[in-house]
Amino acid sequence: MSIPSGASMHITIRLQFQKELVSFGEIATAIGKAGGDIVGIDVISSSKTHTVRDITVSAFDTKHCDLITDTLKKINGVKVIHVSDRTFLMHIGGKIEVKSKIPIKTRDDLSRVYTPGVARVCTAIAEDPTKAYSLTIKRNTVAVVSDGTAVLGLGDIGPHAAMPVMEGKAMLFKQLAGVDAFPICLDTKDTEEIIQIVKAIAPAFGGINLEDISAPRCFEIEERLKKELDIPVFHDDQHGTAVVLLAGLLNALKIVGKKLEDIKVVLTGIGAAGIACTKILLAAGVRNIIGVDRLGAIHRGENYENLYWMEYAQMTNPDNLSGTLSEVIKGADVFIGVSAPGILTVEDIKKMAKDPIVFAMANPVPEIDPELAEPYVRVMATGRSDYPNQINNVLCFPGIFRGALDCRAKEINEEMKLAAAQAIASVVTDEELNETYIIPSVFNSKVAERVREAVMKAAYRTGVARKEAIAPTE
Ligand SMILES: NC(=O)C1=CN([C@@H]2O[C@H](COP(=O)(O)OP(=O)(O)OC[C@H]3O[C@@H](n4cnc5c(N)ncnc54)[C@H](O)[C@@H]3O)[C@@H](O)[C@H]2O)C=CC1
Ligand SMILES: CC(=O)C(=O)O
Ligand SMILES: [Mg+2]
Repeated sequence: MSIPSGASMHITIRLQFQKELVSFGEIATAIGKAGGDIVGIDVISSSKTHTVRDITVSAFDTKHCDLITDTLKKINGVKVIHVSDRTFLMHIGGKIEVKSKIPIKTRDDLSRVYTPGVARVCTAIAEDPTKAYSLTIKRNTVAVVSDGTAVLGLGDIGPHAAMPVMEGKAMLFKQLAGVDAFPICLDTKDTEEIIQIVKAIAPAFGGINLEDISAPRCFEIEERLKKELDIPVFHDDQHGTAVVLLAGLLNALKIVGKKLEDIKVVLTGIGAAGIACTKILLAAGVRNIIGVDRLGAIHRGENYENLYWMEYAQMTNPDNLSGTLSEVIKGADVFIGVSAPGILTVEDIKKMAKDPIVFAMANPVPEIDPELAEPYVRVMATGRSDYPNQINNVLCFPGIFRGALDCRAKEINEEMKLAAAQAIASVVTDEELNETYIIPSVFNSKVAERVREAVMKAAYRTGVARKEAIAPTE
């Protein structure tokens, strides 16, 4: 399935055209007829006979880009010089770099930042390792660790291919919360090896953000690292997703006037994100959740090879329903998808209860094209940036780590996650709340700040903050 319509990619087509054979108007019409939308035009050069222009066109997907380009190539007098994809251009050479905070201009500077001066600083840390927080990058630095096995919804694409996502996460950490994050993609899928590597690199970091590591290995990796390290370890796909989902649901339920304890939720994809989303919803008071994976609804009485599903069956599905998604979705108030593209149909939505809430959160392609779903749902959300109501863990991980680092929390616990969810939901005021605005924008600067404050309060309250509180906390 390709990226759905409405979701655009932009290509810049550099073309030369012969003025006596073809006009720009004809070229623009041809692009329009092929379904492309011109979003920018730059004149690169012009002579009496020829013009070279860069035309930036928004298209649905790569096939659509090829169609537009082929249409142009067929026009007499037009030569397509090259086509560049703006997304790829943004990735050339990678997206992040390391910068020094102070310049090294003189030998004196050199002897302080490096040898011999640095030796005294090293010795001070050797004598008191907690000084690593004040004298190194540790207090502001997070490792974004992946093995490339569950990258977005693309699956096991390996550590090299995972890097653009991890670089993107690092950019978001920095821009949204001032956290310095390093992408670290490991060329191993061995659970024990990943645990040992992360433990070995931990001294440089104030926190570990695990990312896109497939279930069920991600559960053991996180649990072990949480036990064996004294810095916060947080699997973003589990907990970041769960936090933002709860924030979105709290607000969506206000719109439809339903309560957590009364709703029926059907959730697809009982992997990393799905299990964590289920747990946070249960902790928040939801009573009726039915999980659906490739084998249908997870229910008691089945002998699942996946032990996490055995446990899942015990804590969910009070009526012990079995069957396909289309069967169990009947009467559901909420659909949550953290699974795979296109698995929810309009017919399924029609079977849901009044005022359906659909959160199709698989990336990059959701469980249903939001434009198909829109006429039949009351509240629609996806994980994507190009539709309203973006339920994406990016609303959580920068602020939650900012808070954890600032109070030097030894872990990110359940109270801190719930506080983060409420903080995110609170950014949308009752006056602002509506069907297309249940969750604040990623660019809303209040989000990270509010999450930070709420998380710090919860950390002090639950005794996991190790830095003495400067201001009084609740
Ligand atoms: N919007 C957001 O913030 C986030 C979205 N996601 C998305 O959720 C999806 C799952 O991510 P993870 O939980 O990390 O992966 P995962 O690999 O741990 O779990 C995916 C689960 O979906 C199931 N699944 C696959 N195809 C299915 C189908 N046709 N029907 C039912 N179940 C199916 C798999 O069997 C697996 O249990 C991905 O598309 C990812 O991009 C994940 C994290 C955050
Ligand atoms: C958003 C995210 O972390 C994912 O789709 O995997
Ligand atoms: Mg992820």
